[in-house]
Amino acid sequence: MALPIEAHALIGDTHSAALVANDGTIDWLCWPRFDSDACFAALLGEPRHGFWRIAPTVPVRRVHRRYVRDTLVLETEFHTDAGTVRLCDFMPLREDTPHLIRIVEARTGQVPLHLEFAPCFGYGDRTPWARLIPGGVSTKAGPDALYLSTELPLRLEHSHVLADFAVPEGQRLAFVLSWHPSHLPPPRQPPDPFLTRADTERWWRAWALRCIHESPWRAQVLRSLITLKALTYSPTGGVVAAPTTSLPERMGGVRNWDYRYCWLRDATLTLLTLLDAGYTQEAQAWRDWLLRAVAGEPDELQILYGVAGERRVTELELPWLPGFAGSRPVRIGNAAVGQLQLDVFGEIADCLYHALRHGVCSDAEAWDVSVHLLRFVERNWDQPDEGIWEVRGGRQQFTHSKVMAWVAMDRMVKTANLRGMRGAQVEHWKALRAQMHADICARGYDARRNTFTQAFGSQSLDASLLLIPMVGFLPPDDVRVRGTVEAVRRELCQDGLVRRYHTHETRDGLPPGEGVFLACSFWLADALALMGREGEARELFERLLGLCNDVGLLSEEYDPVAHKMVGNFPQAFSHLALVGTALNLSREGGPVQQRSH
Ligand SMILES: OC[C@H]1O[C@H](O[C@H]2O[C@H](CO)[C@@H](O)[C@H](O)[C@H]2O)[C@H](O)[C@@H](O)[C@@H]1O
Repeated sequence: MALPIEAHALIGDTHSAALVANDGTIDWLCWPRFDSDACFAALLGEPRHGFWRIAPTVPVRRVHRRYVRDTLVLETEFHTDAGTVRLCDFMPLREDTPHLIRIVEARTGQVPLHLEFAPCFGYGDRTPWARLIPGGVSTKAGPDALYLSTELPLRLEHSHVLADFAVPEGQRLAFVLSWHPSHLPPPRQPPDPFLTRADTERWWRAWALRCIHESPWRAQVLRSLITLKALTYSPTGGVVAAPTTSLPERMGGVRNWDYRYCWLRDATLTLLTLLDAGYTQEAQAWRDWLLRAVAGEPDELQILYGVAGERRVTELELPWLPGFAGSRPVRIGNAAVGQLQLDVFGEIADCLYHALRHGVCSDAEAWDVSVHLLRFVERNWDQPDEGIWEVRGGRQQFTHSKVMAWVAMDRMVKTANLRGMRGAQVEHWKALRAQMHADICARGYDARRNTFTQAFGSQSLDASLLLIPMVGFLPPDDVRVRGTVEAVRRELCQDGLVRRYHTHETRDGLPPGEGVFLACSFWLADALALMGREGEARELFERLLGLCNDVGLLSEEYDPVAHKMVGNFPQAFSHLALVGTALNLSREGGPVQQRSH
């Protein structure tokens, strides 16, 4: 069984990513793209589903991990009685071929090590044929091939590649793994893995230098931004929600989803964060991705796409994989693709409006797309939808969806103002905006309990309601907003952290039970800050920072009873929310203040 989620660290090359556990095992790698089949899938199953391990054969007294400062180059140090050995893992920024490099450095003494390289293509379904060749080993199955090159003599046992070795003190040894289509010969290798490491570190440092954020939390913010950059598919600017599929929202449960796609919601929320942190170029690339992806008829708009804008992401179950900690089914693809989620229209309008305000160039195309999408909102805003949480139990009149439909109308009015437009069209949008506002306040608010509710007429609460003041629907000192924040704290918090909703109460089509949702917990800190309750906001924020693992990464959810991370990892939504709250707490005019104006 794989190690806990939090025992993992991320490496990547902005096309794909791998997870490295703190025992020296790579147990997740999809090549050549984030959403390609995994060649190491032991994370969701057993060793036979593919892994690559380099680790001491003597007892390890202590493991210490870190990223090399301001980079995505990982170092894992194993302290043993025989000495200390350091394993350095990274993926060089891609030119043509995907590579993953592991370097073993003997710090002190001479530690006996064992290498086991056992890929299994097709998410652990296709054992490859392995062959020793000069300078390494070649493995192939179907369309995929891997070439592992090293100076170390390797041996083959069935399809497993093995080596027992030790590196003399002060010396180092490199392994370069490359993917290539099986019908082509092994690709050209990086000329010198040690120089490639230096180049990769330089590239990430130069990227990190562009961060203009200054606060007591700069290190955590930068780690989150580097993670968001690593989750960006650089050829197109699309951002994946996470590099994994099916890490469970409840251990042993069925809430297991594939996040290796680009959600309009998650990615549009990235934009303000990137702009605020100084990454205008990335924000521009994302805006362009968005305009390309949503081009076409608005009723054909999807809430998620492949990283290059692909529309087909059919959900399938992989029955041969037992799942992380027995959490079945393992799914690839995502059926949420076919859902109606009205909030997305508000998020797009908000994102384009703020891009314009920040000087990310305005063009006729962005305006035409926005007008087109708004017509759809006008026709459909009163329809039930699946909502921000993508419920699978049927559509409802979710209050948050309606608020975001209002946001779509509001940002169009504001964009029109910025563009100096007047006239009947703008007046019509203003009238509709007022009508929506009145309707939401009448039907989505429970005066008896002084709280907005999850859906019109429902008794349930929902953490998405914390966003009401943040998107500017009502001011933070409005009595209904205060009441809602208090109700969420009272009824949805567990051990001070926020659940999305009560899974036993909401008709989400799934058996109840999941962790607290980390992004929602950051939103509570944002709402408190906006209400002037800085001390409480900071306290909650610091607590949430304490949930990051040893290398600063967060999953989607957290199990406050087992004290374990749950859900896909690392998750963009959680890291976005972390950066947003740091910005809100460190200065006036952070994302929350900006979005609400
Ligand atoms: O809980 C059910 C749904 O869970 C996933 O959706 C969640 O992840 C998305 C990506 O980060 C996020 O945008 C959404 O708000 C979350 O609820 C899953 O992808 C869905 O298929 C599933 O129905």
